Amino acid sequence: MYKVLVSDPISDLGIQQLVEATDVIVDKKTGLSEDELIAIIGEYDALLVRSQTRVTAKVMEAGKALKVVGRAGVGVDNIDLDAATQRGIIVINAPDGNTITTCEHAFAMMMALARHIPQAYMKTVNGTWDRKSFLGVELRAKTLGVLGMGRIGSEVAKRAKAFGMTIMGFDPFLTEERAEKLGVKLSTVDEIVRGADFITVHTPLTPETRHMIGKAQFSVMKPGMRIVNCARGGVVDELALVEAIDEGIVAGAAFDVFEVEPPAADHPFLTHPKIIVTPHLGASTVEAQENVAIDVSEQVLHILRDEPFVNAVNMPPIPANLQNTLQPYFTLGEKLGSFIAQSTEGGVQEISISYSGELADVDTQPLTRYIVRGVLSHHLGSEQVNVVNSMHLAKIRDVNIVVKKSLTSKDFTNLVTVSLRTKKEEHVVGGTLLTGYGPRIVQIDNYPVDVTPEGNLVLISHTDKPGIIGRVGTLLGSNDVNIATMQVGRQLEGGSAIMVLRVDKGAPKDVLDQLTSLPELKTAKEIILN
Ligand SMILES: NC(=O)c1ccc[n+]([C@@H]2O[C@H](COP(=O)([O-])OP(=O)(O)OC[C@H]3O[C@@H](n4cnc5c(N)ncnc54)[C@H](O)[C@@H]3O)[C@@H](O)[C@H]2O)c1
Ligand SMILES: O=C(O)[C@H](O)COP(=O)(O)O
Repeated sequence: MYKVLVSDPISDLGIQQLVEATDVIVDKKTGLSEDELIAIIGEYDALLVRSQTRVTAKVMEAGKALKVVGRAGVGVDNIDLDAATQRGIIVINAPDGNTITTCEHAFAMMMALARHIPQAYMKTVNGTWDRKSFLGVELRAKTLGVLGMGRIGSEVAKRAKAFGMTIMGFDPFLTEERAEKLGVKLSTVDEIVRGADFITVHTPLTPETRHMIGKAQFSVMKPGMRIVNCARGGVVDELALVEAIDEGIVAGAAFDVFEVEPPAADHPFLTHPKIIVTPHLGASTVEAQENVAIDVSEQVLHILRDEPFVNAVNMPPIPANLQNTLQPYFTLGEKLGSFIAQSTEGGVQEISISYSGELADVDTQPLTRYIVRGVLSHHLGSEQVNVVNSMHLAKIRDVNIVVKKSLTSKDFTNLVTVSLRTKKEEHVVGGTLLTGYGPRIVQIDNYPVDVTPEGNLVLISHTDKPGIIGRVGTLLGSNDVNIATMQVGRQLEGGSAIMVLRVDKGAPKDVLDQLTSLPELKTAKEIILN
């Protein structure tokens, strides 16, 4: 049974598939302090959070069984990603589920700002019928600057067009073509801050975006401009903003997010008449909360069940167009890694991977992680190593990873070879996917073979002499080890050769020792590929 802890308020409907899964137990415990979380996290395989729970390095350390932290939302600033990566804990988010909701909130804030709705409401409900103080402005024919044209920024731009606004956009990844398609004028940050009547920010908070709108930017803005932040506190310098409003440069601001949340009681935004605020409500709709909870629950289930998953934040994403190409190679890659680790003696120094054929043309980094996982699992234990931390574990152990690519592959459409150099020796294994047959090991050192990489194998190196196959068969048979399949590879008649046997159950150590004492037989190793 997998145990999942939900530690923030997450939609019940959204996590229904987790609750109903027969192999999962879900506990809901919200509002825990760090110490309270540390005290209980050890019994859980997965943790589901929004932005309140701080998933610190200490929490991860206490989460001995933790495989995945699922964020029902976009931002993962409350999760220590480095600590997760080092511990092999997968962090996933739900990047798409709250896009429209947050875009609509940004728009609601912009309109509330333009028409003083919160201030007018307060006055009206407090008994004052004041129609003079709240003269607003139209959005029509105004210029909107969008900083960050990702999912939310792009949706905001689309809606702004319907309001008759001119849109200027900046994003390091925004191309001329995409800007044109969205009806956005591709601009620099400087052009936007000088030219916009409204600015809305939709970037993550990074060292680069921290205070990207600060004193210097406010000083060149159009007097009377307005600014909205429904992204992350800190993208706009809060104190510089208050100054810019008080100096008459900025006419008003609408903020859903703060540099520190919740803000201190004396935060200047909370009493400023020209600043309207909401308590980080951007993603808070029924629809978005269901969407993100469904998305994250689905992926958490996949991860717990060791199935392919998407939206990992602490490992490079696999582009959608490569999923189908790479996915079938992951199992093969891991098995090749495991095979070579089990067949090569000594401390690992270098893993050299070569991709030949069509595979050489795609980003094979995810596959490399699986291969390295296969190698390291043999030495460090499969519980310790996964695709999130395999490269990190190799690095901190000074294992050199070399990747080579060649677009040509002589005998196969694709060939993956993994060579392992240890202090003692070096061996190579090569594999491919045969259409209609599945994964195959097709090369062991310099010998061509055809072996299905699964089950219990015995790898024997010997001299190619008549009678050797019979002697191996007899010896195994007399020790009650049944041979299911056998492959022999040699280069020259009478020269060095290898034998790969699939046996129904493992060959005990004393049987392997007896094999190596046979004349002409050099080594015999058991290789288990589950
Ligand atoms: N208020 C809320 O409740 C709420 C809800 C959802 C998302 N968010 C936040 O909104 C932000 C945007 O979310 P998204 O889903 O659109 O993310 P996204 O990743 O799709 O878009 C972010 C964009 O910012 C761009 N960017 C990065 N650095 C930049 C820079 N220096 N200048 C300009 N652009 C830059 C990126 O290239 C990317 O395209 C995130 O910070 C997210 O956490 C807030
Ligand atoms: O990053 C996000 O998805 C938003 O900031 C929403 O955060 P929340 O789930 O805590 O509302």
